[in-house]
Amino acid sequence: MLEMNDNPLNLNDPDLLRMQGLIGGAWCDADSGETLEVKNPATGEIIGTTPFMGEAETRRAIEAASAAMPAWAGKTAKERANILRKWHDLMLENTEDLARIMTIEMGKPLAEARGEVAYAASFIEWFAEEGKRIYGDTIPEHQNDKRIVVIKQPIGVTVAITPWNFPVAMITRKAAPALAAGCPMVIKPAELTPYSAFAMAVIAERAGIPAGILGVVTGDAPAIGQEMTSNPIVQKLTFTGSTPVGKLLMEQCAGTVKKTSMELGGNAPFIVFDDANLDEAVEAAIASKYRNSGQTCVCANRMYIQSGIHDAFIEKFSEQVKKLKVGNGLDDGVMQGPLIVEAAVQKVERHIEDAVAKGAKISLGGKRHSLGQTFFEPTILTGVTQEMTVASEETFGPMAAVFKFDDEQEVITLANDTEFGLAAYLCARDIGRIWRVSEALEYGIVGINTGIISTEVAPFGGVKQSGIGREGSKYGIDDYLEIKYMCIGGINS
Ligand SMILES: NC(=O)C1=CN([C@@H]2O[C@H](COP(=O)(O)OP(=O)(O)OC[C@H]3O[C@@H](n4cnc5c(N)ncnc54)[C@H](OP(=O)(O)O)[C@@H]3O)[C@@H](O)[C@H]2O)C=CC1
Ligand SMILES: O=C(O)CCCC(=O)O
Repeated sequence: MLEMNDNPLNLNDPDLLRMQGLIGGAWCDADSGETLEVKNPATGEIIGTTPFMGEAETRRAIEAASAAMPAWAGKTAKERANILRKWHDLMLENTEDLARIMTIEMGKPLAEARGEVAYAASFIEWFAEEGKRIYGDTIPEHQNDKRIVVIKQPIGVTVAITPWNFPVAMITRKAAPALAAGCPMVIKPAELTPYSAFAMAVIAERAGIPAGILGVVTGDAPAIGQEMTSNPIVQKLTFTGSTPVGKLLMEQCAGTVKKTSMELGGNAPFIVFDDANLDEAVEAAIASKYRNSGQTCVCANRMYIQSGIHDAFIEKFSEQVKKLKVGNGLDDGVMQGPLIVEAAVQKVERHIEDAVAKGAKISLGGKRHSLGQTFFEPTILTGVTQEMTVASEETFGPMAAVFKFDDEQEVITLANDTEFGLAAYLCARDIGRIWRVSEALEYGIVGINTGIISTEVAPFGGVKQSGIGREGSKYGIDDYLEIKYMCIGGINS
């Protein structure tokens, strides 16, 4: 147990660590007083608790959001942008504390956590500006005594359910466009990472985001989800997480016909062709596979390496992977933190066991790290084939599954042989091949000669069962707007 003093996480600003939800501008416990423990995945220590809220608290947060909305939506886009800009600036000023909270509750190395704070803040800056560019249309009339005008209006009260793997960025990627468009949002963060969400809400309050416009509830996920998806006040649900939960929420939203955005699981292929630049391909593969210890929905899950470059790639890739330092994310130089919970480690072990039983070889790693139950050695498996579980299921851990292939059409078929379609990657130098393969891949995002595709300026999202909608970019605000067409008659009278 962490020592419970006034500043258990050693923050510069201890007030950023809250253990209560935010409803209508009031910090509160669950009605029942019940709580859930929150643990540091690196040490197993209990950091503190988070309220075990349910339907009633969620309903109150939604009603408070609805009451607060007219004044917020009634501001000009520039007035909202000025407040959002302050939120962005305060986030950056508090980078060290936000990063520390994130590392302690989620495990990612501090350097990655700092990077996430900057990435998360970039969505606020971007959408604060995009809010000023919510343009409508005039349409040439179909009758000469009429005029047609199209305006865009905030969709209404929105709700977000977010995951633990990006505890800050998944909040801003949703809340920033909503707030910029004039909509309030009630957020349910993952029970494993509530403190990042609470800290973001503290900073939002300081920036002047009015009471009720941003609510945070934690606790009984199915009960909170049930209220969010059935409450008729809510007009839109945005979710990032697993595909089964996304499907369930979509079903629940059908009852009141809510608009939904879904950012769900992936099964990213990472293809290296013979003509790729080897060093560039290895660097891209490490970035894509081992970022966040493999716990992102855009992490390479299947690495298809063409036969001519296969052995050279494995040699260089292994040399680099060996250098990844595993440890507590708070320690200097650590590049691979723990996985979020022991069950995540067990999933990696299951994938390895299954693959090895079917003929794959462990080239590197392959077992738990001596540091503890949540740490896993960065691993490379070779000789992986489509029959193995890892070909169809996201590992969500630091294990690279390497397949060998011979020709372009074969690898396109293999890469598309999945119900998922979020991110895909390819490394090649032949420009014709780059275009052909990129166009043929059934994915929402294609990284070419790079393993890092995330930025606020580009549309993030998937096709097939990886989801619906796009986040970030000029498209990311559309989901928080409704289109109204006004037909004005009597022009000539
Ligand atoms: N697309 C992505 O970025 C992510 C994908 N995943 C994938 O999902 C797997 C499982 O991860 P996990 O964290 O369990 O993902 P989940 O989909 O279970 O969790 C994501 C969010 O959904 C909430 N949730 C869970 N069940 C319900 C429900 N019935 N109603 C409403 N909300 C609900 C969770 O709440 P609570 O935490 O309180 O249970 C959390 O806030 C991972 O191994 C990975 O494959 C996971 C995270 C992110
Ligand atoms: O869903 C995820 O895993 C978060 C996306 C990570 C990113 O934005 O790069």
